[in-house]
Amino acid sequence: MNSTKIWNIYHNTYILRNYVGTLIRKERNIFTTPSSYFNSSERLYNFGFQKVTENIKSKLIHNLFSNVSNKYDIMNDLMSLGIHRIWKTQLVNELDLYLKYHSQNLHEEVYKNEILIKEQEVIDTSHKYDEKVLNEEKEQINSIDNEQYETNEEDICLTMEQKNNLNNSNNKILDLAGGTGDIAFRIIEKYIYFLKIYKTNNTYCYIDDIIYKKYEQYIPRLIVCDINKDMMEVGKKRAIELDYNKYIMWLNDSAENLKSIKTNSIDIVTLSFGIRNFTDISKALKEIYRVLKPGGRFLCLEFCKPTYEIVKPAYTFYLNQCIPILGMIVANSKDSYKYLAESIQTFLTPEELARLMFEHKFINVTYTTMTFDVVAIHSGYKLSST
Ligand SMILES: COc1cc(O)cc(C/C=C(\C)CC/C=C(\C)CC/C=C(\C)CC/C=C(\C)CC/C=C(\C)CC/C=C(\C)CC/C=C(\C)CC/C=C(\C)CC/C=C(\C)CCC=C(C)C)c1O
Ligand SMILES: C[S@@+](CC[C@H](N)C(=O)[O-])C[C@H]1O[C@@H](n2cnc3c(N)ncnc32)[C@H](O)[C@@H]1O
Repeated sequence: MNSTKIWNIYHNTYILRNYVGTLIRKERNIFTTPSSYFNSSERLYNFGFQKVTENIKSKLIHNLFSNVSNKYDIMNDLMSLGIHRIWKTQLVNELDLYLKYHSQNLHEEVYKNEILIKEQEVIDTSHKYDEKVLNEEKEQINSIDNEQYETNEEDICLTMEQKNNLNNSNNKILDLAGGTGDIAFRIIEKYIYFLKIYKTNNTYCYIDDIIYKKYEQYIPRLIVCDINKDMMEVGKKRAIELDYNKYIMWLNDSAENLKSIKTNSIDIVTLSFGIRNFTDISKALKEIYRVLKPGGRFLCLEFCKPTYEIVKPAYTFYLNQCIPILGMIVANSKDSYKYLAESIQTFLTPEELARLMFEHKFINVTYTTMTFDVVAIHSGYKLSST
């Protein structure tokens, strides 16, 4: 058989091969979109390596996270060997100043109203954030002055007006695409830490658990917003176990349309591993900007396109070959993790995301990359009220 004959056979079977090929692809990939869904005039969005319409992308993303919600947390630990925890803690560290300021305000408000707190000098440990340190200090204080620590609950009384003032505190944090609550829990943990150990007249004071209970009701609630109820259900269960649910308002909305959140009402918006999954990033950035108060801050943690030449081949191999298999074994969803790997590789570079934020009116836009540029934390502020 000469080469012309071979070429003719190959050419004549093109439609058949294409059909079979597409069939196989459709069978294997639950996210493959039937061509009938496409309307050529509609804008297409990246869904991993595929292009889909706005409607389809948001449905696929929704189903994907519903499928993996129960295994989401364990998968993150396995895929990153726990490193995602460090990235998230790093994001929340950015809020230290804000949380310290607001916990201090809360103290002053309560203190002003003569709620009795026994002050004790303790060593300056404000830079440490560690449960062990907290416990050591607790013991230290208790051993120095156990009697002084007896508190009279009757002493703690605020007028209704004062209570309202505290409840309407202008401290508002929104964790967008909050999923199973990882960021929210870290923020709460830190806020409690700053509330329990705080500085007054150059001394460090410690609040014991009985008095802390009185503060609890004044701690502003953090808003966790996600488009997916299944992810938030997992989060709620975790929050109840940690006794953090009282600090959280769960909001089932899309970041692209934050209809229940008032304009100029939020101090801080955090967004961790969410923006890559948004259908229309521009719409979401506009909404984030709208809900932020003037002076408010947007913090975004997200993967970067792998760039480091030394680690790129290994990392790309790990993303494309290992992660989908891990997803199949642990979460019974190879496709969800194939999407994760592909979406990381098709997402914006940190420069592109910074520019996009800038184009959406954010000022002082900066970013920091971590772990060989695998992820970046972007930060930007809203300056004016328009
Ligand atoms: C559906 O959408 C989603 C679903 C979800 O469940 C979650 C998310 C959001 C995702 C997360 C919050 C976290 C997801 C985590 C990752 C995608 C992994 C991130 C990657 C790293 C932390 C590794 C960073 C290290 C480098 C870039 C260095 C070079 C690359 C490697 C060392 C990997 C090399 C791997 C191979 C050659 C494959 C064979 C090796 C194995 C199978 C061993 C197991 C390997 C690991 C578990 C990878 C982690 C490796 C390390 C932590 C070693 C780190 C080493 C150094 C830093 C030097 C979502 O959207
Ligand atoms: C990878 S998870 C991140 C969860 C959590 N922030 C974390 O860091 O672990 C992405 C989350 O984004 C949510 N999501 C996707 N599109 C969204 C949208 N348009 N609005 C709000 N949440 C969205 C998903 O439901 C999912 O819970």
